[in-house]
Amino acid sequence: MTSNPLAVIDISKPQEEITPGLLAAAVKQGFLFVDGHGIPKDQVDKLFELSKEYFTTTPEKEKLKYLINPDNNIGYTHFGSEQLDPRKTKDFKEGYNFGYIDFETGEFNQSKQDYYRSKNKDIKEDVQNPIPPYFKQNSQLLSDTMIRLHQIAREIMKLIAISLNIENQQFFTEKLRPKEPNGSIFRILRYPLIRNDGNDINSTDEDLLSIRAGAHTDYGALTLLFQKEAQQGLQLQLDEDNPDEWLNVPYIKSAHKDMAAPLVVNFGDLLNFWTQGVLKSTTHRVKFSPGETRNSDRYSIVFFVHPENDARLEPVPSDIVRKAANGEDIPQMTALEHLQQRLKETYNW
Ligand SMILES: O=C(O)CCC(=O)C(=O)O
Ligand SMILES: [Fe+2]
Repeated sequence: MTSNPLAVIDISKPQEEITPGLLAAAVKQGFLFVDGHGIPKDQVDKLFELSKEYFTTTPEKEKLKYLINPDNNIGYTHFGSEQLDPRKTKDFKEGYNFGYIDFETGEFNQSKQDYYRSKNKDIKEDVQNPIPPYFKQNSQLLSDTMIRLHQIAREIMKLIAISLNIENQQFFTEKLRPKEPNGSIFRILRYPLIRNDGNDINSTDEDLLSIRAGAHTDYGALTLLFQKEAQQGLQLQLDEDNPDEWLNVPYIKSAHKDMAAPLVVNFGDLLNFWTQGVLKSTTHRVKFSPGETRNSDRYSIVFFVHPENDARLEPVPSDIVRKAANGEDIPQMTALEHLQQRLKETYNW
């Protein structure tokens, strides 16, 4: 069995039992496994099948019809369209991002007008976010998963509030309401085994060939990820003073019968900023190591959770956070402003 350097927190257990371990993991490693999430193995297996089918059988021309819209982050991302680490090469991966999600009804890729309807915002120019037909046929599975992942994210954030000793246990969750417009993205990703883009293949730099998602931190509040057995590759950089040391995230099984593997959960820049650095936003990447026994592409299913667009990132009423702040206030901004700032940096818009 592979050894596991990360904490496993079972959120189906009593709160008092799990919050100390959760806080320690969030502060020290910024990454942990969440078990007891209640998502059946069968559901996640089906999602991975759907993802594989989409990426490997849809003609490129068809995928490109639904190319990502940089304004809302919804759509298909082609090989080489992202470069998470500006010092390295382009990321050799493809993905599809679902957004404008109503986490109560499960509708996704709504038009801009529909998405903002509940806010009575006057959207003059509508933007359509058409769903590729293959996903439309499987929308129930996708919707059910998005709704459940959002509930799990809220459960985790409530536990974080408790572990930070915030009197109002809903401090974070009341800014994660299911129907309020927000920047959350549900994403399926594929990292092909062989890098076959002529551009970089002639390189002799081992890193250039094997790094599939460059070193980066996530932007949002937290990220929930499913990976598959024997498709390893996710690595963490725990110590910034040792930038060449990377910790492999293993695949582990759930302790609950017939349930999907524990989610890999990590915290993003927004939450790090909001908690004055208390919750760690850890640098990570995807790298295929030379000589490893891998015989297939890597697939991952990722849910990037963002607070409501209008949520003000006001000081967190926790003594732990106050102490870390050392009397300094964070600059006031909304969740949307924070996201836009980070996206600009990645995509050079
Ligand atoms: O696919 C993975 O394992 C990691 C993905 C990731 O870090 C990201 O897309 O931000
Ligand atoms: Fe990431």
